[in-house]
Amino acid sequence: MTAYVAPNAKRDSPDSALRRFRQKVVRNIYWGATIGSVVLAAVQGWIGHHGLAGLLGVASILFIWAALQSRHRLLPQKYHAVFVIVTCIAVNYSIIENGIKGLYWAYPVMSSLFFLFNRRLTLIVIPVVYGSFVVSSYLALSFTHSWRFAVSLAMILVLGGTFIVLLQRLQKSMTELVVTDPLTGLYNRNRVTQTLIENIQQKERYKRPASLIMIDLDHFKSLNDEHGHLFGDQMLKQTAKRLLGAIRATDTLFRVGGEEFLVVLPNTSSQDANVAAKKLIKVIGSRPFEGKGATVFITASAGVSELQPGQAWSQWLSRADQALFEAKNNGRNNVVLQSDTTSDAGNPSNKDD
Ligand SMILES: Nc1nc2c(ncn2[C@@H]2O[C@H](COP(=O)(O)OP(=O)(O)OP(=O)(O)O)[C@@H](O)[C@H]2O)c(=O)[nH]1
Repeated sequence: MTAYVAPNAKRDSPDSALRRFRQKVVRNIYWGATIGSVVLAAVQGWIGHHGLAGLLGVASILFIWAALQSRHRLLPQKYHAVFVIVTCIAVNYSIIENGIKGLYWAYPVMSSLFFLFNRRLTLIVIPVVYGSFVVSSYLALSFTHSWRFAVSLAMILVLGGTFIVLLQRLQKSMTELVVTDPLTGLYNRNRVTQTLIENIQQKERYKRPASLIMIDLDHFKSLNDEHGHLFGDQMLKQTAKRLLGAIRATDTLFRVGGEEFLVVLPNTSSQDANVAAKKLIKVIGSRPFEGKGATVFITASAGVSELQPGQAWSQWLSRADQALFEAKNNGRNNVVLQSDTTSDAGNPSNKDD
């Protein structure tokens, strides 16, 4: 049995890593926009375009605010809408005022749009902004310049869009890899925190119970020692299959350690989870496992805990771990239901087998 050392929730969830990545990209876009708009405001003021200089000055203050805010959180999309409106007006104004020189600013503005919005909004915002730039260039420049601008900007959009779609696919498959156990194909420990937090939120909002079952195969070390590690791997795969076949579609099964599995049961009281745990223990222990060269019987122990009001995910998990520890101490091949009155284990490391 592995002791559950509560991982750092910040590092633990791939979703939060992705969020931090987006937050950093957005922050850098705003710092880049700040530098660009401050320099341009100075230049426009110098050459006497005071209207544009003033607009850029106001924009730089907004961008600094957004960049500072993005240090702590991912700004809501409505703030980015302000960025789009301000930069769009500034670029269109610049094209009309400065002619061909104004076109240069269209490229960085268009490129940044890929990172600020969700897919649906991006598909709306980009054509609108692109259309406005093309119309301005058509009004301010000769056709020979404006069609070249329209085509080159469209090429940037196609290349940028392709890059973003591929990056999202890569992100998705990397996330899958990070949260998947390669041996059994089950979710691994990296996905546990997110699922527990979701269940806690469900309980707080809808007052629905939720329970955990922590399962650990008994004497797995001896099995490995006797039949070899590859045989042990086969047993783990078969165990995962049996457990998956015995849980509800709404339950989630994780492999959280070497021979340790966790089931998260939404909408399930401790009594019902206790019944489910007994069934799972039976599903493992009642039939022999057939591996290469040997047929063996394997038993398992389980600890059950129901989520208590105000409980943190790590405490909830620790209680299931504690119950499992008791099941092991009771002689294995049994289920222990963590009673609500037992004090929370503040330090999970004392429950290592
Ligand atoms: N085959 C295989 N074995 C693993 C894997 N991960 C961990 N193990 C083994 O699982 C065994 C766990 O041993 P222990 O923690 O002592 O637990 P146990 O022998 O099951 O004893 P109890 O849990 O107290 O019943 C160790 O021998 C590990 O090497 C794996 O991916 N494949």
